[in-house]
Amino acid sequence: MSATRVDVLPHLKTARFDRALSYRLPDGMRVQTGDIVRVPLGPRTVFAYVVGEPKPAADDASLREIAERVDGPRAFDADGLALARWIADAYLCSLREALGAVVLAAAIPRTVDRFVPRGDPPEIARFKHVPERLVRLLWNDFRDGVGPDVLLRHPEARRAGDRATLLRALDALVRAGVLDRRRTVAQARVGTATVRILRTGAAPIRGKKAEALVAHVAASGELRRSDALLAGFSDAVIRRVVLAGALVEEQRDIRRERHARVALPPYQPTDEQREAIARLAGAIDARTFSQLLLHGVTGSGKTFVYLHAIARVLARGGRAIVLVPEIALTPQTAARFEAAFGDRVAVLHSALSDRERFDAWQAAARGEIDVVVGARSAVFAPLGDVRLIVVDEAHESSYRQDSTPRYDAVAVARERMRRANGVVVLGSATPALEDYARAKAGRFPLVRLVHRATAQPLPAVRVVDMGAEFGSGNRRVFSTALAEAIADRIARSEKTVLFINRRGSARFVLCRACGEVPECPRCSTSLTVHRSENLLRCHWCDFQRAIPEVCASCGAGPVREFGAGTQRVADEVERLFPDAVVVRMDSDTTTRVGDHARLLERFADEGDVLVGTQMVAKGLDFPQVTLVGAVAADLDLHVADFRAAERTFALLTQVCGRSGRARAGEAIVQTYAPEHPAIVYASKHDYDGFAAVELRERRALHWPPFTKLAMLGAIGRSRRAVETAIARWAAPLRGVDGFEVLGPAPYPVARVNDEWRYRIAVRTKALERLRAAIRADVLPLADAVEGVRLTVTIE
Ligand SMILES: Nc1ncnc2c1ncn2[C@@H]1O[C@H](COP(=O)(O)OP(=O)(O)OP(=O)(O)O)[C@@H](O)[C@H]1O
Ligand SMILES: [Zn+2]
Repeated sequence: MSATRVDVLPHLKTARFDRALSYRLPDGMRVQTGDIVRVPLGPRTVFAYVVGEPKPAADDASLREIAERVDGPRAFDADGLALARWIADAYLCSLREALGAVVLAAAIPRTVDRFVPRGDPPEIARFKHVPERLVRLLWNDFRDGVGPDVLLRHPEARRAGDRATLLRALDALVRAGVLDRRRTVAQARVGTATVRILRTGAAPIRGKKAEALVAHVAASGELRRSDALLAGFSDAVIRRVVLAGALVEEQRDIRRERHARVALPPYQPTDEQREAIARLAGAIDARTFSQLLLHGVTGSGKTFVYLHAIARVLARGGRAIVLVPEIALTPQTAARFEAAFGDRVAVLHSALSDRERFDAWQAAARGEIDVVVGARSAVFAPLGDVRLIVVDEAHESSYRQDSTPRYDAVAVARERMRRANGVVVLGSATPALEDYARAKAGRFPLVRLVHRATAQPLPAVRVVDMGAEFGSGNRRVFSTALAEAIADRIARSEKTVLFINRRGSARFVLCRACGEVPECPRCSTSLTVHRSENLLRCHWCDFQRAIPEVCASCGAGPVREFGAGTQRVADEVERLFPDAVVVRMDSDTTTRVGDHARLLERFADEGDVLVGTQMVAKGLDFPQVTLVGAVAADLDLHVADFRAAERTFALLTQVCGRSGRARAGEAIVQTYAPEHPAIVYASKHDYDGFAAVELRERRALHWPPFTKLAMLGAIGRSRRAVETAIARWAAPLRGVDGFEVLGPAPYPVARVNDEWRYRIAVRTKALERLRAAIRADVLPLADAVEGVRLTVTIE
């Protein structure tokens, strides 16, 4: 007798259970990789992913049968599974955790309970612990049944008792046979890809926001609801206007024409762009794996090069993925791809609901989409025949996920194209030094755009020594030079961008009498001042309290504020230039979807000065900006991280690059470290110069790219337990030939949210051997420790 065997991975909460199990496929059932099934496991039935195609096998009486195949689209395809396996291997996590990155939450079915009353309400006296309110609620309001979520949140139920009481009562009713508990599988539905469209309606509407929304929709004929959100209109406003009938909302299937026209921007490529486009075309046509580093200065028109490369892939019948650091931050970039590829592109931005995202995902799997643009996770988009992955701003740290699975989307892109014989393009004005060093060493081609695409040169940069400024009596946020330059721009109706990589108004307060600095009770860090809310806030856990009038420790007063943040800078501009329109953009002013776009639009329309954190450093392309000021350029230069200088250089280069894109502009960099290479070379737009100095230093100090690096972290509530654990986990790696263990040491912020954090770094030239050692000797130790988590980060 022969049977058909299927390997499945049970979908259990305990990540430690990570073995694929074999089951027998019942006659007549068909499954494929990525399908979701239910299988018996011990006494239970659980969900499981199919992780391999069915294969014939000798009959084995011990094989249990798959109970059912859950209807719905597969959660992943063979490519997705292969990438997950690669991630599990490369980043030392379980396959189940790796699949967590590949599979959309909406694809995972759940069982849901439904409580359905039977017949008439029971005699309440029969039950000791069943509140009468609950019985009344069930039998009056929920005759057709209710899920526990809805029921437990119902105000009437909450009045009847707390969660535990209610659950116990429900149990009692079920046991007595008066209430049915029906368990059903809530599965992911196959949806046609739909969008919600807004059109203008007949009814009039009043109100500034509502009128603006109607005008916005009218201007474009019709508008996707998600685009309206992205444009800064709130959900509430949209709903109100639709309800009033001033707009009509309808759901529409996206019928995609696979061969819809491609509309590239009308301008001619520059000579450099033409050369770059030809290099990419050659790589694409070769149909073998390759990667290219596109190093183009700010404003050199990298996007235009990407568009041409994608058009070529589409013309040859292939597909492409574009990764961007964060869609909300780059509305301009996403819009350029939509303008070029129309319905053939799906932009997976944060304004989509889970449902819409899932629909787009499925449309991609059905072959109805040719280009996916999105953040990190778009690298897993289930598109067939992907021949090109573009990574825009490839040096950005947001491509690395900092929760499990701790993967690097750039590395995943590389692996995906290696498997598919495709091309990876890493675009940046400030390439990651690792990539640059490898390209320089001839490992892959380096394509350069050294001029801006428009006629303007890169802006002249002035470095202002704030130490000298302070010495000569100016203790203000702005140097004389910067204050004068801002005044000059305001007078000429040109625009200024001011960058400071801290939010809030002051970095901390200090008591002049006793030197006390208020700290977060849950984290080992000082509290940041937010004057406009009159609060001290922790930027790690969001703890907050009022700003003290007098020192809490010695009672003297008043306390003094030190250091500046975005809010302080904006206040200072308003103080100096009361008539200027100041727009502040940081994570405090952009808590909702669409806030970015709204603030940027305001700045473009009527703003004089845009003040912001690193959010304003990237991608912005505003012709009227002719001055950029980096208010405190060295703020992050001295943090304990070997990439600190590289990051500062990159941020300064990017932010200065916002200036003078359409007419002559300049940048002013304020710093206490005017001699530091990161600042000197950024002010000269000299990437190669910086890279040479920094790489020499990295080589001398044995940092990447000259070694490989793994970080092991221990996190838990008890400091003693964390210290003991990290020492124990470091032990098997210490003294091993070829591994250099640094630490253990506390993280720069040693305690966050009441948890202590210690780490070691391991440097090696033999990463594969280090992975094997961690897997064999450290992970099992970590499994045995309660109350301390291990995190593994492979650089
Ligand atoms: N060949 C061209 N002719 C005219 N304008 C162009 C050309 N190529 C690009 N541009 C324009 O130049 C500007 C800068 O292009 P883009 O934003 O793509 O630059 P970038 O290299 O991505 O810059 P950054 O790194 O600063 O984001 C855009 O406004 C774009 O429309
Ligand atoms: Zn805190």
